[in-house]
Amino acid sequence: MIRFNQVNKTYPGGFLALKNVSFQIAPGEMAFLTGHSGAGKSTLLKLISLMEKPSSGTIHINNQNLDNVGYRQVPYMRRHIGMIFQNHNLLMDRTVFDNVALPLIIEGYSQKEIRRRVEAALEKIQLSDKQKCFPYMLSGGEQQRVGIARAIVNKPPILLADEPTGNLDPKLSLDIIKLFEEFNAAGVSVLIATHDLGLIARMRYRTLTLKSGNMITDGIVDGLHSQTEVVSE
Ligand SMILES: Nc1ncnc2c1ncn2[C@@H]1O[C@H](COP(=O)(O)OP(=O)(O)OP(=O)(O)O)[C@@H](O)[C@H]1O
Repeated sequence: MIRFNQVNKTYPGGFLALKNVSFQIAPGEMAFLTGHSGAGKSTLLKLISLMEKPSSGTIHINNQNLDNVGYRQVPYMRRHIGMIFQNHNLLMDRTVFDNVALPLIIEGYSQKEIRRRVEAALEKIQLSDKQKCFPYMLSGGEQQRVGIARAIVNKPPILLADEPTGNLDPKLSLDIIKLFEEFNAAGVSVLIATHDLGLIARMRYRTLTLKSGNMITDGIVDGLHSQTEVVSE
């Protein structure tokens, strides 16, 4: 589903943000991605969502080598990937309904289908009663859930989240992760980048750890130890 093989990413200016990174996420798997600020977490997610290109190495998404994806195919590939951001990137002058509808409008769905799908997505995040509200009328946790509804409204098989619980208290963070677990139980592959080691330890999912662009461990975080060290090929 997601496969990195010896991927390097150098940004213009020469900064090496990812170094020889290899890993796989299986279809239907849920995993965390962690590491210090600047370790390369967002860069890794941007490579999966085709917002950046690797400098060397290969990336496969759904068995498609991204090297062979021309820029015209990028929007098609992105339809398979839901992306959630820490600051949720909602349009503040549009209602909750319109924000969630956005990906479907871009894809040219009919009005009837848009209403059906948006209502289903809002029900899933338990915000059906707020569909006419503007984002500023919602709490931080509610805004984050709207961002999640927008990411899943076109039912992508892959969900990527970049610090989705960054501004939320522990209880709300757990609610958001539980929502991801529900999507995962329905077969969606989920990769969540986070600094929140407490959350990771509580959840006991596979965790990929980056340090200065190197993938240093890959495994279940269980208290202080027990991750597998990644041995470079
Ligand atoms: N567009 C860019 N041009 C140049 N350097 C960049 C660019 N984007 C990121 N970097 C650098 O690459 C490194 C990795 O950045 P990245 O955003 O992937 O880290 P991160 O682990 O997500 O950090 P944080 O947790 O603080 O968001 C950083 O040193 C950053 O300065």
